[in-house]
Amino acid sequence: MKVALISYEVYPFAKVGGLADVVGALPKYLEKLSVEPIVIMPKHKIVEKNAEKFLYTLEKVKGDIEVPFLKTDEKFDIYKTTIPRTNVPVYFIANDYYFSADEVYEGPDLAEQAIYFSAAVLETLKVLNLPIDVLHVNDWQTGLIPVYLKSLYKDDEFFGKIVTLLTIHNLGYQGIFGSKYMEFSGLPSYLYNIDGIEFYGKINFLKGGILFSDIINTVSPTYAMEIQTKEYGEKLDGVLRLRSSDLYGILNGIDYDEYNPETDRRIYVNYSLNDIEKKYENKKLLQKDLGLPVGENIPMIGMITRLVDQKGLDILSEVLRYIVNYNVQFVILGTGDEKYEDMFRKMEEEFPENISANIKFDINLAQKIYAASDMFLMPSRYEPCGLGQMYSLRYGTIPVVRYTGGLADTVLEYDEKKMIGNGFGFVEYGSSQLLKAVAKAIDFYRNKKVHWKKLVDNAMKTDLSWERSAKEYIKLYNKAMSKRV
Ligand SMILES: Nc1ncnc2c1ncn2[C@@H]1O[C@H](COP(=O)(O)OP(=O)(O)O[C@H]2O[C@H](CO)[C@@H](O)[C@H](O)[C@H]2O)[C@@H](O)[C@H]1O
Repeated sequence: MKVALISYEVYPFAKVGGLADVVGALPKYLEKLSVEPIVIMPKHKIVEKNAEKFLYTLEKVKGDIEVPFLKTDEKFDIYKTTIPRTNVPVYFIANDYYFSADEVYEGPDLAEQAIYFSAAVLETLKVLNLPIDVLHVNDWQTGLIPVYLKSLYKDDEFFGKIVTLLTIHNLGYQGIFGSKYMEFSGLPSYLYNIDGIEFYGKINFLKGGILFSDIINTVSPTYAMEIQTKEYGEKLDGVLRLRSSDLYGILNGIDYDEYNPETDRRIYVNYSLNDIEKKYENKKLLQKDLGLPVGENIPMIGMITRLVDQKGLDILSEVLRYIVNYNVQFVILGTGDEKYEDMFRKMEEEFPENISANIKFDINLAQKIYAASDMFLMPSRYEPCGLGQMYSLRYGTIPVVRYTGGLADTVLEYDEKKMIGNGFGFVEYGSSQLLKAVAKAIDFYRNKKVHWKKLVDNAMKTDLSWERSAKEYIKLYNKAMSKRV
């Protein structure tokens, strides 16, 4: 089975959030299960910069390719490499006008960029003559690909048998742009209506993907249910209910090679369950590096996230000062909305001994925080899957979460009597509920050492491997292929 995974972000070439991790890891595990995956992504500026750091080389395989249908003369080149330590080919769509901004989601026009990329992906398959069974597209940036396939390309023999799977990593980002882009896209005007890609007088790229893909999935079973409700549906719940018989939830895995406390070179001291005391060496070294008071027994709460409303930062801001009153250290790493960046900077000024605000994107520091912290906070308003809680479990760091989406599917409230469970959490979204859950975790850490040890043990033994998820994806690919006419 030949599968092309299409994404705007793929680790290690370009990463903004969890999407990159997923599309970087899944093909590796598909390959082990005898699927033949390829990956296609834009050649963002950062892709060249990362080549040295992650030791890959980019080879130009074809140049000056035109994109039919689109209202543009911009041509693109194709570059190629492989995902490090695999044989998975990665093709890059290169165009200086569209993909030369410093950041992935910057540039002259995000809508045009995504349309251009989508159409260029189909041309790439064709000009390189890559026979594909399944096109696995991800998030809004690629949502128009199934629309192109089922409209402009529907009589093209090359694409005759290709089926599509859309993975929704985050329904909060849909790619909604003005109707003027209909013209640029070259898509037939009959698609601009309520049963097509029109959405309240605009175009919605993700809606296109939802309606035109053969199968759809989101990144956890709970989120797959939630998004069909008004509360979580972001105005697409109706469309999702329409497709509910083709809508699945598959929990992401994590890359056990990249995220392994026994071998991770980005952390200070490697450790495993058998020498867990070395984990606390990581804490002391991080405290020193961040200029916090050094002490093995000071509870450290970590948080690594994009600083956006989704992540529960409004309720956290209401209670952060009460949390630090418990004499804990709170270490945040993140970038995003200015109001949250400022809020954390100010809190750090006010509580320099308790709060370390690291407002930047830093993959190495992220690993150090996963390894050093005792607890990891994710009070998300909604969370399609969430990777942070999974990485922290793997590093023996106890997640404190709001039970929603994938957080509800991966974190189980610790049960003192049965000694099962791997974390703590709360259900109703609110600051007092959050504070209560954090206080409970701190109490266990300080006063119930035997249970804490068991928690760490349970956390590190939680099965979060990609093998399980990759097998589920293969089932979906087969389901999609059974829909071939
Ligand atoms: N400043 C920073 N420096 C270094 N690393 C940083 C960082 N900020 C974030 N990260 C890293 O980015 C990743 C974030 O992944 P998440 O899954 O937690 O959230 P995200 O909302 O981006 O992903 C979306 O897609 C994923 C993938 O499907 C879903 O799990 C999730 O629920 C959905 O919202 C983690 O690897 C984290 O360590």
